[in-house]
Parts: sequence; C-alpha cells; structure tokens
Amino acid sequence: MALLSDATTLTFVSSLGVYGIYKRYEPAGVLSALVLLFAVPGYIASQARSQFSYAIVAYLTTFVSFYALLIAYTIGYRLSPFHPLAKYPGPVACKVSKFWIAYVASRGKTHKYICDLHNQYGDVVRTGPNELSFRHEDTIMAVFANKEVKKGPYYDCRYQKGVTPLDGIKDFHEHAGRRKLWNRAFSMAAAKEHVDDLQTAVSELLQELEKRQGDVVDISQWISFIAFDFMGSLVFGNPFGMVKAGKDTAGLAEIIDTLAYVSNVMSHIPWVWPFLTQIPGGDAPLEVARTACKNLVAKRVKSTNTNKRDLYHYLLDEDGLEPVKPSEKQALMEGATAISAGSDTTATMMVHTLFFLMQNPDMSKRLQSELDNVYSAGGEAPDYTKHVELPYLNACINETMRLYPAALAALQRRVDVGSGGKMLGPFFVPEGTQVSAHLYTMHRDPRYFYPLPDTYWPDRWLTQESYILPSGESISSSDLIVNKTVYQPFSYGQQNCAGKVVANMEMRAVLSALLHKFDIKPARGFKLQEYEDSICDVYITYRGALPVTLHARR
Ligand code: HEM
Repeated sequence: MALLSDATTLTFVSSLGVYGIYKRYEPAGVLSALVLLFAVPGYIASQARSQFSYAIVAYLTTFVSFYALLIAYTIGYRLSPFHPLAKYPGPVACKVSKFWIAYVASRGKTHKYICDLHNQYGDVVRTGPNELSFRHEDTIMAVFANKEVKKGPYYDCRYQKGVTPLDGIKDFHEHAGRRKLWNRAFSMAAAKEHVDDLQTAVSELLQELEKRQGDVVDISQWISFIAFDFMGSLVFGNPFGMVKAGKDTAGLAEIIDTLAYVSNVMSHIPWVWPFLTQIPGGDAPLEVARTACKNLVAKRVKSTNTNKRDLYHYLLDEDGLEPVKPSEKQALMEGATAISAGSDTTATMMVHTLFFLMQNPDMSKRLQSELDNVYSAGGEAPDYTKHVELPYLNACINETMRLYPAALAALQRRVDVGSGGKMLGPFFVPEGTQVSAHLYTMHRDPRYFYPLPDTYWPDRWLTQESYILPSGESISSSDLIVNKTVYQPFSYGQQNCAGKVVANMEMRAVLSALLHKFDIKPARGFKLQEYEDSICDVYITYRGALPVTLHARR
C-alpha cells in the first residue's frame, strides 16, 4: 500500500515536474519527448510493478494516469484566471489546444472561422492557448514592423535539413542579409528586364486560348500555366513550357497544393513535425515537393546560360557583389519558396479577378473600354510598365486583393520572450504570445472599407468627388472610407512580399491582354458561386476550377 501510494505520489509529482519543464522551456524534439514522456512514467511503472498482478497493468495504469494528469494541468492552467491571456475572449477549444485550429485549418476555411470569431468576440480574440488575433488598424504596424515581434513558431516547419529559407528566417539581421539578394532580383529595374519574357508568355497564352474559342476551358488552370511559365523564366531563366503544352508539364500545381495544405496544418502544431518525420513516409508529400524544387534548382545551378539575370543569378551572387559567396545549399532550399510564393499567389489573384468580373459584366465592359483606349488599333498592348496608370484595371485588382488577399493565413508573429510584453495597438500582449493582424478580416471591416465592405466594388479605389453605388444610389467622397494602412495584401515591414513589383506587373499585363482580346463568360451550366465556395485557406489560397468560354472581341 505504501509502495502504491509512493508510486501515486511519484506520478503526481513527476507529471507536475514534466509539465513545468514543458511550460517553462518548451523543449521540442524527439529525444526530450522520449526522456520526459516515456522514460519518466516508465521508471515509475517499474517501481509500482510489484503492486500489480501483471506488468502490463502496472505500465498501463501509470502511463494513463501520468498523461491524464499532464493533460489536466495543461487544460486547467490554460482555462484558469492565472493564464496571462485569461482576460482575452475566445472559444474554449482555441484556449485549450492548438490542435483545434489545426483541425480548422485541415478543413480549409480558417480565414472565415477567424473572421467569424472577430464578429462574435470583437477586435481581439484568443485563437490559441498562447495566441491572439487582432482586427484593429493600429495593430498592423505594431505587429509587422516591430523589431521585438518576430515570425512565430508557425514558420518552424520551413526549417529543413539545417537550412531556413528566406520566408522562415526569424532573426531580422539574418533576414536582411538574405533578403538583400532577393530585393536585387525583384527591384523595378530587374522587373523591367523580364518584360520580354512576360510579353512572350502573354502572346503564347492568347494564341493558345484563341485556338480554343467556343470550347469550355478551365481558365483557372490556364492562368496557372502562364504564372508558372513566367516564374520559370524569372527564377530559373527558362519557362516551363506549360502554356504551349496546354498542361502542367512539371506537375507543379499539385505539388504546391499538397505542400501548402500539409505545411499549413502542421505549422499550427510544429512540435508534432519532428515526430512525424521519424515515421517512414511521414513527410512524403513534402519530400516530393522538396525533391522537385531541388531538381529544378540543381538544373539551373549547373546551367551554363549564366547571362540570364534570373533569381538564381542574384541568389548565387553571380555578379560577385557580396564579400562572402552566399550558400548554395541555402539557395537550393529556396526553390520551393520562389515557385510557390511567386506563381500560385499571382495566378490566384488573376483568376479571382476574372471571377468577380464575370459576376459583374458591367464592370468587365467598363474595364474593356478603358483598355480599348490604350491598346493600339492593331491590338498592341501599351508598355507593361505603364499599366500602372490604368485606374480601373488597378481598382479591379486592388478590390480582388482586398476581399481575398492571396496569403489568406494569419501571418503569425510572436512577442519576444524576454521583452516583458508589448503594447500592440491598444492591447497589452505578454511576452511569448503569438499574434496576428488578420488581414482578411480587416479588409472586410466597415470601419476601414465603407460602404459595402463585403461587396466587390472597384470604384472605391478611384479618386472622385462622388460615387455611384451598384444600387444606383450616389454618395459623396466624404462618405467613403478606404483605409490604406489596413490594406496590406502584400503584408508590411521588412518581411513583406519580396515579389510585389513583379506580381503587379504580371497581373496587370495578363488581365489586360485577356480582357482586351476576349469576352469571357462562365461555361454554360456552371454556377459561379461554386468557384467562390472552392476557395480554401492553405496559408496561400487553394482554388477550384473556373470553366469559361472565350470569344475574340474583334
Ligand atoms: C499577387 C501576388 C502576391 C501576393 C498577394 C503576395 C503576398 C505575400 C505576402 C502577404 C507575404 C508575407 C507572407 C508572410 O509573412 O508569411 C509574401 C511574402 C513573400 N513573397 Fe509574395 N505575394 C505575391 C507574389 C509574389 C511573387 C510574384 C513573388 C516572387 C517570387 C513573391 C515572393 C515572396 C517572397 C520571397 C516572400 C517572403 C519574403 C520574406 O520573408 O522576406 N510573392 N508575399
């Protein structure tokens, strides 16, 4: 009896100790888990063995009690008034465990879930045991441009085999050193060097679609083809040839979708990742993606075509501008970042825009007449760098990125441990808390975009004295709210989008060429709402098919 009560006491004390270690030091990794979660209860069970008729019963009883206590301490503390985030509202499931939000993420609708939580709880919501989401304009700069608020554990899964690609680097100094190379590749001057590649890709797309006039085509796929082709030129010096082939020759779309889905779910529970990778095949989907990207990069690195100033020209510092040659291993690992960040995002924004314009044929006509004024009589496009001067085109693109920013995820950051906590906008946030300023939600907030915050209405981006609403009602500019601090589809601060200039140039060029050349209508029998329903938050955006028919306008 004494022995049993000793074992019981030991179970209580050791589970509390292990809980304390996890809470204080957050040890990640398989070894610490083996020691703390297996060796400790295993030792206690071996001590209690003589009190049970069967060894299995001793082990089962001890392990179950040990884990039950660990779970009880964890949940008890997270729901208690002693937790540093106790005063912030949120659903119990979110407060208890990040497994809940990982589950929500696996369903693909996290963007809507968090938006609904803000509508229910207000401008700050506890979305995880140690996580807050904000819907307040003053949190944008506080979260994204704050040296004591770095990328959070959501980005830990980016780390692979000793290397962290650009988008996973947390330390600002290290990030700045790496980002410098990317900035050279995507400056306005560098973007201009890719105008010919873009022009070739656009002409090929128009030619291929012209051949398919009257047929049903999935414009979502075709836009992916051109986005991948252009990114192939920009990143690796050569297009993938998808537009000409009329198919995803490298299978990249599927690879990126799988990569984004798996890593988005895992990123909410990054500590599970090291365990999963120990199971044979546990990281198979990511390994496929990594290998495909590494092969593409390896081919480029070996290529003798070094005259091409593609991304790898800059990442490998072929101009010799850096005092120390950048790491080839690092560059190799950044292939996936370049392809997924550069193609899928831009493609999605273009397809969404076509979707909205098909939903609003009057807007489509209005954009076409703006384009007719600037295209030559022979159908030649204006200089791509001048597309920035087309107000309605840009208004349409801005409006798409307002309603559906390409990176739908929460863009998690974390208040530095040791900082003593920070005021982020009006909220005090204890150190070690993960935070996000939820752009999808803020972009639809009537305090920041008014009127019709949930409606596609590009006019709001035009500078006018008065505006006609879709209902026909007229409002004056003083009744309009467009909050440009809140509008951040490319994020904000040092870790904002590296490819913003190129992305804008590409979206303007492709959309204007398509809409100038074709009337685009939804395929007969296809309900446009199905497309909007297909949109999923996988950190970037997963989107379904958008079947259309095209007819040349002249
Ligand atoms: C409309 C198209 C695009 C949108 C809306 C977009 C949006 C974003 C956003 C919101 C981020 C921040 C992500 C985070 O904090 O987790 C980001 C990062 C990034 N984007 Fe884009 N992006 C677009 C196109 C591109 C293109 C064409 C490239 C070129 C390859 C690119 C390269 C990158 C890179 C490298 C990063 C990581 C930057 C860093 O961590 O320093 N993006 N993008």
